Amino acid sequence: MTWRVRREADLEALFRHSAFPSKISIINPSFSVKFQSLAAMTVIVPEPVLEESCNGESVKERQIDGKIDLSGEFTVPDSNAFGHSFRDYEKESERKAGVEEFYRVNHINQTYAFAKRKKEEYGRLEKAEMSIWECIELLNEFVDESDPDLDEPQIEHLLQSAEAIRRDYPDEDWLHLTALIHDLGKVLLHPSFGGEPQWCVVGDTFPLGCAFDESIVHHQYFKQNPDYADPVLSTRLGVYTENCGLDKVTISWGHDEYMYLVMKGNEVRLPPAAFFIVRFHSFYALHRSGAYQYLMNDEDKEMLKWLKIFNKYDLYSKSKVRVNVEEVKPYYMSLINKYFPDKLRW
Ligand SMILES: O[C@H]1[C@H](O)[C@@H](O)[C@H](O)[C@@H](O)[C@H]1O
Ligand SMILES: [Fe+2]
Ligand SMILES: [Fe+2]
Repeated sequence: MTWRVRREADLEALFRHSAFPSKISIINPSFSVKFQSLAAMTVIVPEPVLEESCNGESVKERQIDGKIDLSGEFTVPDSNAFGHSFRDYEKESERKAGVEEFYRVNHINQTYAFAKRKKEEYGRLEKAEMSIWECIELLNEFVDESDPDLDEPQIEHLLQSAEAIRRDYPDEDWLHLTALIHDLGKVLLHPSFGGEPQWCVVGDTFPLGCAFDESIVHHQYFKQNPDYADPVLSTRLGVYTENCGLDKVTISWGHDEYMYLVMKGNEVRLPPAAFFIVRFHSFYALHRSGAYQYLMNDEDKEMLKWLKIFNKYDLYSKSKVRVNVEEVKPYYMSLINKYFPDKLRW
């Protein structure tokens, strides 16, 4: 497998956007001397994707309230590992049909009553007792069926996003760890958790108890959701009040809310922004489309800034480039020990 790069500028961009530049090397080192020293390293060769260019937009929003001054630069790639733009749910691809079927089933079955019931059931944290790393290893076998951009096991995605954010925000260790753990709730798929079906574990999330916003992926399938025609649940505010705060909102059930409950129910020393990121990272209608602002309070608006930063790394670090787990494990273990108890109730 080879990244086909024609111009030196593209190679440069590849280095910049890769979470693991030290693992990239050049098969045919006909580029400038600048890169020749790297030619001795291992060749990473994901599927041919990068043909013409990978000129992406640079991430500039690196200051929050002027508190952090960050160096480094993350370049958003033009295309995902399949050569398509990210989050393109209409584009014909090997993943399209499966992803659409996922959302059809998800949208029909995620109701207000269902999500409240699941939250109640899993919120008791009676399913397992294990460490963060044990949980990470359980995700080795799962591929997310809702994701048009990635078909790698989830452990790869966790490490890819954590390593990418670590490069650009070297001093924010809590953010590296947040990336590492943000999708651990997908452990609900594991047989020891009852092997929940994908439709109630992964995919974008959205509020229940009020109208479904049209910006939600494959919105058309909500027509078959019982809440769609409900006289209260189908209104703009539904069961909520203006600016009540997202904490009061019942969000569709899945890995985000579950991992948030696990963090809340154990002695986790991460900052509030980490909890917010984990809980709402799949809520694209909010953080990408700007919908449902009327449910947010002032604190949510502050936290949203962090979520938007995080999202770039969560989404655009998805690639075929594998991380060497053993190499990075000691660093992440030190963070786990700093912020989490040895064993957690799940
Ligand atoms: O398909 C993906 C995947 O399930 C992610 O974990 C989730 O956070 C995204 O929102 C979703 O679109
Ligand atoms: Fe996720
Ligand atoms: Fe993710």
